[in-house]
Amino acid sequence: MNDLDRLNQILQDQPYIEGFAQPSSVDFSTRSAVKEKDLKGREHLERWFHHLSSYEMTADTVSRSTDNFPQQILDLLASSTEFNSIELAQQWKVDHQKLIGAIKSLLANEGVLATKDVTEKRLELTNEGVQFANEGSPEFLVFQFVGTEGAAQADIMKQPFGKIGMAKAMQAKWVSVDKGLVVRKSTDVVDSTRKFLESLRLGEDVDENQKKELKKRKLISEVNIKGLLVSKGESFTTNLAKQEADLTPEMIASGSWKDKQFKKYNFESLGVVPSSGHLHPLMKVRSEFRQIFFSMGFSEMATNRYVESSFWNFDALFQPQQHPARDAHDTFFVSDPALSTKFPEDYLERVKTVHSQGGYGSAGYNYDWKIEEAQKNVLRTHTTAVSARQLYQLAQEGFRPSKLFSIDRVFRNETLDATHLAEFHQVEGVIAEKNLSLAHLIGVFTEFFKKLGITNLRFKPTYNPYTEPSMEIFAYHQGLAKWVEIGNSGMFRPEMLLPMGLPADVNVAGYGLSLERPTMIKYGINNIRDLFGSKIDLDVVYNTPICRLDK
Ligand SMILES: N[C@@H](Cc1ccccc1)C(=O)O
Repeated sequence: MNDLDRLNQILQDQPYIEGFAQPSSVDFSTRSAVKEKDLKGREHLERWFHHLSSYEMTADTVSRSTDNFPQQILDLLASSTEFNSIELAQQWKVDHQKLIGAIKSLLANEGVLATKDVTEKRLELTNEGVQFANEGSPEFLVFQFVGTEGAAQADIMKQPFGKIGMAKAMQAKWVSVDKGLVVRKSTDVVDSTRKFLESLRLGEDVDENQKKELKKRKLISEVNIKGLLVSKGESFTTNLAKQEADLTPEMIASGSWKDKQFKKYNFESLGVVPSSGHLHPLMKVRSEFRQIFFSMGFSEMATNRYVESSFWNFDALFQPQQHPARDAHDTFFVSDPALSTKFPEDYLERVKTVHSQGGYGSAGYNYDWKIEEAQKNVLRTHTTAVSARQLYQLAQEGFRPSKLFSIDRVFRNETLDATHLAEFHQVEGVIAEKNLSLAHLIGVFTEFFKKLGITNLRFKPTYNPYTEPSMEIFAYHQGLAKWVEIGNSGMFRPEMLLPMGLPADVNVAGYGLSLERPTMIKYGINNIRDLFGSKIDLDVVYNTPICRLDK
C-alpha cells in the first residue's frame, strides 16, 4: 500500500478526526490538496503525512486546529458533563487564552453554556528557567566546557554561565579544581535541572523536592491562572443558529424576524469612537498666537484677500518696481484677472510721486513709476500687504493708537525643499503709536515671545524696503544649540506712512514670522511637507495633541 492509499483508507475508516479538517482526496504526486476548500494546501498535508508516519492515529496526538474552536467545545460538552478550561487547554495543547476567547464567544448565545470561575495555581518557568530549559543548566554547561581534557578555572569564570555553573557543578561533585585546573570527576552526568524544567514547561508534574529546589533557584514561580469551569447551559445545543446583529426592514416586511435569533445587546462594549473634525497643527498654533495677541490688546486684521494688486503688495510699501522680489521668479502673478483697476486716486498719485521724485524729506528712487506695474495682480507675498491697507484705512478714519495683527497664508514662487513651501503662513503684528521707538518694539517682542516660552532674544540689523531701521529677531534654540532666526521686523518708513495721510509724529512698528517654523519645532516635525501640502498624512492631523507639555 502506498502512502496515498493508506491515507485514503484512513479517511474511510475514520472520516472525522477532531481538530483536523480532512482532505477528501489527495493528489499525492504534487502533494497538494484538491477538492477541499478549507485545507491550507501543502502545509496541512505535510502535517497529515507526518502524522501518518510517526503516530498512532488517535485524536489526542493531533495538535488541535483552532479554526473551529467554539464548535469543538460544543461537541466535547455534548459527550461530557463539564470541563476545566485550564486542563482542557493542556490536554488539547492549545493556548489557554484562545480557548477562553472561544468560550466567551459562545457565551454570547444565551443559555448555551454555564460557566464558573476557577483559579488554579500553576508553576511557570521564570525567564531564567526558560533559558536553562532551552540551553541547559549552567552546571551542565560547565561540565561540557571542562570536557575530558579539563579547563582553566579562569576561562570558565569568563563564561556567562561560569560563576553559578562552577558552584553547582562542584556541589554536585561533577567537577573538581586543582591549582586552577578544573577536571571532570564523573564520566556521565544527567542535566536533571533542565529535564525537570522541560517537564514543568509541558505541564507534567515533578517531584516536590525538585520543585522546591527550582523555586529556590528562582527558575520557576507559582502563578494563579484564572480559568472557567464550563458545563451545558439550560438551552445547550451543538447546533448554533446564526445570530442576527441587526433587525432589518426586510425581516419585518417578510416576518422572518420571528424565526431568527438575535444577538444580545452588549452594554459593556466600548462605543464606536465618534468621528469629528480635527484641527490641523498649524491651526492649533495659530489659535495660540491669536490668544497671545488678544491678551496684549491687539485686534485682528481681515486677511481674506489672497489675490492682491502689486500696488498694495509692493508699491504702497515703498518697494521699487524694479525690485527683484517683484520678479516672476519670486512672485506668482495672476493671469485672470491680470490687473486691478480700482485704487484710491490721490493716494496712488502720492505713492507714484514718492517713488519717482521723493518727498517728505526723501529723495525717492528717481525712476519712471508705471501704473501698469502697480496694477498687476499677484498672490500676496506677505501679510504686510494687509497691514498696508489697514494703515491706509486708519489714516482715512482719523488716526488712533492701534495694535493690529494677522495670521494667514502668503505665497512665494520658491523652490520646494524640506523647509520651504510655495505657500506658508505669516504671523504679523503692527503697532501704530505717536513717538514710538525701536525700544518699544523690542519691548513688545520681549513680551510676545515670553508668552511663547522664548526668553532669550537677540537682534541683528537687516534691510527691508519698507522699514528703517530693520531687525532680524533671533532666539536661542536649546535643541539645536544655536541661535535661529525667528522673525523680521522694523519701523515702517515715512515714505510709506506719510503718503497714506498718517500724522508725521506717528510711528509704526511691524514684525512678521512664519507660523510653520514654531509649529514644526513644537510638534517635532522636521520636514515642512509633512506638515502642510498635498502629501500630508492625515494621521498627523488626527493624532497631534491639542495640548503639549512643553519643556
Ligand atoms: N513682511 C516681512 C515681515 C515684516 C513685517 C513687518 C515689518 C517688517 C518685516 C517678511 O515677509 O518677512
